[in-house]
This record gives sequence, structure tokens and C-alpha cells, in this order.
Amino acid sequence: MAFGGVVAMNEVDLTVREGEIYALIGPNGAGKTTTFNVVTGVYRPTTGEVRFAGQRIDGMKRFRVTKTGIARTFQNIRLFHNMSALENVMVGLDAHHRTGALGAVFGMPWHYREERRGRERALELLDFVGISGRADETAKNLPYGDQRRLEIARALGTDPRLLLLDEPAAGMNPAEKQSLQELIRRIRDDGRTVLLIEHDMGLVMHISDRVAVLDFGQLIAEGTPREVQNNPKVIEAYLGAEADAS
Ligand SMILES: Nc1ncnc2c1ncn2[C@@H]1O[C@H](COP(=O)(O)OP(=O)(O)OP(=O)(O)O)[C@@H](O)[C@H]1O
Repeated sequence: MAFGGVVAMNEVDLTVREGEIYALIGPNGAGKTTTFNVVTGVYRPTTGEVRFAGQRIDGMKRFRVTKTGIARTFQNIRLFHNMSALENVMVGLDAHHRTGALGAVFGMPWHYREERRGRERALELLDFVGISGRADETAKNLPYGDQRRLEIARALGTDPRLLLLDEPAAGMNPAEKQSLQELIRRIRDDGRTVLLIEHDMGLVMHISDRVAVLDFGQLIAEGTPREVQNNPKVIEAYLGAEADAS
């Protein structure tokens, strides 16, 4: 993936297996978010392919990618700040509803039935992520950790086979990180695959089945957490980044 002269990802070849928790790590600017954007249809890769469950998805429009079974959260939380937690999840579900706005305008009975079902499903999802007690609170008033959970609930609303989480632990305290870790495991145990960008190495090394390391747009290592931690190229990339920052 190139942006003018900047090659953000260069010959990155990754395979995420069904049912695993796979982490993408690397110093700032390594190409992690770009990878998410290429997978989810925000960018069309300059060259190369993206396949999901055997199907080519590179260059597909974002809503089509969603329909194939991929959902994501963002590094900077993107919620409807003035809506309640419940409404935020329901909006995500609406994309999959049959009747939509027309049914609402004409007061169709099936619309109300679907709305009731949507409400129930949204509550289930809030319960799953552990914030059902805050369903009616306005999103912007939720504590930061709960806003991140709400984003995950909303992403799960499309019933994805693959969930991409962009720095889910950012800004969380240790207790919140611990329960996030459990939540990510439950998402996987629910039959979904998780692809994760995360800077918190403790969390990454605890929950990931495999880890890929990007540096300057190149894939420099891939393997189990232990393999990656002991890889000299990885150690160098991180130490180099620290030296640059100091
Ligand atoms: N739309 C864009 N236009 C131009 N350059 C871009 C664009 N998106 C990303 N880049 C460049 O691609 C490179 C990789 O950026 P990316 O955001 O993917 O890194 P990252 O690994 O996610 O970093 P961070 O951990 O800081 O979020 C950077 O040099 C960035 O400036």
C-alpha cells in the first residue's frame, strides 16, 4: 500500500487462521492501522490481494466488506456521543434490518416487531461486554473503558466472523485491561476470530495465539508470543524506536 512516495506496507504477507487471536504489533508508523484499512475496504491496496474465507475482498466497498463478516473498532473511539449506549448498538444493528426508515414512517407492525427484537439483541450485546447496567446512559457520559466496550458491542452487532480491534486497551487502567482481556477471550470462544492492534505488550503476550510484527511497513516477524519476544529483529526494532524517541 503506497501513498504517493510513502510505502506504508511493503509485501506484507499475513494469514490469520479461523478462531485465533492474532495480534499486529510494531512501533508507531509501522503500518498497523493501514493494514486494518486495507482489510476493511477503507483503502484499495496499490498491489496485492486480501482474501477472506476464500473470497477476494480487496477494493470492495466498506459496507460489502462488513457483509462478508468483518467488523472493526477504531483507535479513536467513534460513537454517537449524544445517543444512549443502547441506541449506539441499535444503530449498528439497523443496517441489517429489513424495514428500516420506511417501515417506521408508515408504522408497519413488522417494523415494531423488528425494533423490539433489535432492542433485545442490543441489550444482549451490552450484557456480553459487561455494561448492560448503563444501557440508557448517554455515550459521552460513560467512563472511557466503558466507551471502548460499547464500541466493541456495536461492532459485534453485525455478527462478524472476524473482529478487528484497533488499540482496544489504549487509555485503560490495569483493572480495565484485565477485564478487556477476558472479554476478548470470550469473543473468540464465541466462535469469532480476533485481529488486534495493541501497544500493551503484557496484554498481547497473554492472549494472542500468534503475533505479527511490522516495522517500517515490512513484516519482520510472525509466530507465537514467545517466538516473537525472543526474535532479535523485533528487539532491535523496539529498541531502535526507543532510541529515536529519546
Ligand atoms: N492516508 C494516508 N496518506 C499518506 N500516508 C499515510 C496514510 N495513511 C498512513 N500513512 C503513512 O503510512 C505509514 C504507516 O502508518 P500507520 O498509521 O499504518 O502506522 P501504525 O503502525 O498504525 O502507527 P501507530 O501505532 O502510530 O498508529 C506512516 O508513515 C503514515 O504516515
